[in-house]
Amino acid sequence: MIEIREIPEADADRMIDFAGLVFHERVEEGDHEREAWLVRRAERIGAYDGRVLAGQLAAVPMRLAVPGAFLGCSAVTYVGVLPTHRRRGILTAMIDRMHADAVAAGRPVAALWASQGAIYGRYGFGLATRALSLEIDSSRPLGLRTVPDERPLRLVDTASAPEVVGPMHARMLSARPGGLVRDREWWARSILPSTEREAPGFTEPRVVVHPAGYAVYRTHEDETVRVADLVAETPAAEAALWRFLASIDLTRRVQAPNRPVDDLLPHMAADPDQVTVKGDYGALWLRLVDVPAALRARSWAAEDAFVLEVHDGRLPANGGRWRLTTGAAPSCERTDEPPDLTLSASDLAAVYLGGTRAVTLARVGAVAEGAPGAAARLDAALAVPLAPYMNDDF
Ligand SMILES: CC(=O)SCCNC(=O)CCNC(=O)[C@H](O)C(C)(C)COP(=O)(O)OP(=O)(O)OC[C@H]1O[C@@H](n2cnc3c(N)ncnc32)[C@H](O)[C@@H]1OP(=O)(O)O
Repeated sequence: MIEIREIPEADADRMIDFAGLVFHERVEEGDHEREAWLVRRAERIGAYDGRVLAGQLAAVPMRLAVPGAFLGCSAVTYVGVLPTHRRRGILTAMIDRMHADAVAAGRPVAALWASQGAIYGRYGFGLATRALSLEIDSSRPLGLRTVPDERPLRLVDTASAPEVVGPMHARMLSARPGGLVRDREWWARSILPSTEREAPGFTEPRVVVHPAGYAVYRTHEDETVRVADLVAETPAAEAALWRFLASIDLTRRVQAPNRPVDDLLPHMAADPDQVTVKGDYGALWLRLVDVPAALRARSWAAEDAFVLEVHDGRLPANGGRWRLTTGAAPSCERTDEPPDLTLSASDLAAVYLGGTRAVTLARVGAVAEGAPGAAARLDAALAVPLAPYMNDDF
């Protein structure tokens, strides 16, 4: 008999060991403190088989940038089930608890990075953002088509960085949805920790600041610069930052493993062969825990009205038909009218930030159009000027 209940804070270390077991990882000493901090900050859901912790899930209360608003968000992480207990419905039970907790706390969305794409669609999560992994060949000067903003750059120490660069990041979130609101502690522990698990052998983070942008990067003695975060308020500032990163002595490549799909860098390069797209991958999995609240909260690019029929196997309160009115004063109410579009909660989450097109999902057969052209109209209402982008590690 499996019992779902809170994992006490005192067992945070046990959760880190548990994650090491299911992810086949050894957590090094330097990373332990950061992991313990994340787990303590989270709502910790455990699945107990008697006294044995058989499954775990952590949900960190955060705020997610969506078009025109910031929504309470359960950032889900640390998900695992013991190999001796897999495929008995333990994950399903933990997700149900996470959903119930999010509803009770009034958080309309949940988000996660998935270890495998096949897991979370069944729970109403949809792939809402993609990301590019870019690399600059910086063994020669980076030629740019964009004239860099020549104002001076300066390096700031990591202790004072959040105060300097935090406001720029916050402004970016208002322009480009998909990221998490970062408080001081998030900056210190999550963005600027001295070591990064994903990048063993790299230095501690450096923060370079321009009057209209910043970059967080680490370097490696194998002559690599690795960019963890780069935000610019103008293309000219962005050009200045990339030129700086590509010109650091004793380095010859710049890796930027997580950039937005509409990143300017590949288009800025005078020689397109100097910037290579190394990867294009699914990033943020989003869940609309409260569909009407999420639809009312975001801003819309066009005035229109739709009847959406939503299928939600795990949160029945979201299911059924909704009359969505988009525009300056959005509304979302129950209706019995015939649907313009029929779609799963997972596909609704996938299109919600404007990063996936409803037309594409209709063409693959995932979204059904009751009214011809409704998917294209919904895309026009969902449209965002900048592609959604998630660059937080949780
Ligand atoms: C946000 C994050 O932390 S992502 C990290 C997720 N964790 C991992 O990948 C660690 C290693 N894996 C595990 O710990 C476990 O296998 C988990 C957590 C992925 C799944 O836990 P389980 O308790 O086995 O899942 P559960 O039994 O509830 O499965 C429910 C359904 O999902 C399916 N499912 C579960 N995991 C997978 C998977 N990896 N691939 C495909 N289907 C899956 C099951 O087959 C089942 O389908 P069914 O309802 O049609 O029978």
